[in-house]
Amino acid sequence: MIEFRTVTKKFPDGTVAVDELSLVIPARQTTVLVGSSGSGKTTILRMINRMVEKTSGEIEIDGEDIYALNPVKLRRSIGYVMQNSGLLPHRKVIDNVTTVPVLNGVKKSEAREAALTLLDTVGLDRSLAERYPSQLSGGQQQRVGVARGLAADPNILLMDEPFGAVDPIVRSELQQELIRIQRDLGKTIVFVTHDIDEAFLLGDQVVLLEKGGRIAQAGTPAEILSKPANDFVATFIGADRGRRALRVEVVNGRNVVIDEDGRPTGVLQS
Ligand SMILES: Nc1ncnc2c1ncn2[C@@H]1O[C@H](COP(=O)(O)OP(=O)(O)OP(=O)(O)O)[C@@H](O)[C@H]1O
Repeated sequence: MIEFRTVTKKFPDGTVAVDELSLVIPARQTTVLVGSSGSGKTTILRMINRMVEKTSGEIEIDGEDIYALNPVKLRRSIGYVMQNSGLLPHRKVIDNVTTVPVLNGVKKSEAREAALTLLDTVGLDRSLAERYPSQLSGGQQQRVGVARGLAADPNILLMDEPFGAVDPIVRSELQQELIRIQRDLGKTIVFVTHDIDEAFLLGDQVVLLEKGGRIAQAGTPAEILSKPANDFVATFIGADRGRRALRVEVVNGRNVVIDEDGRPTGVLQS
């Protein structure tokens, strides 16, 4: 479990990116931070592994103050996946994946074997291991990024818009892959996106943020959909424009679900 208690981040130029955030991120679930540009999502994410230092407040992981831990060890114990994969261009795929475990003291041969298994996990052919990142498609690079994030077998995986730069079809594949991986591995995932559909698809908990990292609403997708906390949330999820307003029509004695455009999309089972 990760807990923020009245955490503020003020940058040296005076920008208050996060203003007294209190948030509990449960273990072994996916929490999605969603909000428009500049709402503080990345800053919140990076405070968890101390890539960004908090200004005040407390951040704990499993009850332990992260400022009592060695920052380098902390960072290496938490997986991090970013947009555009962040792979080192001059190192082969396999070496990108093994970097952190090797830094952590794992023998190179063992790290390589584990990395090949991780390529399987993220749905990449092992033959790609000897390529350089530029010799991969954008989607493949993101998969390597996920493998690298998982390489040190971290309990926590931070993902910052990891699928933001790929086309919609590949994005959908990567989302499904992440759902499958999470079902198998049960990591504590903190995922940043500005796409509410992605948030509802992936999140056990969805945290909708306004400027200054202020929580507009936090809850399960079902809770947010059924009861948007305010106009901001209703607008963000599109409820004010009639989006997600499904209705039921009885046809031949069955309850047929009709979407917002009037198209039948399925049949209710109960
Ligand atoms: N190093 C910095 N110095 C000053 N201000 C910063 C710095 N980094 C971020 N900010 C500001 O803090 C606020 C929050 O930024 P942050 O990157 O966390 O937002 P975000 O929600 O992740 O946005 P995006 O979706 O565009 O990535 C913004 O106003 C941003 O301009």
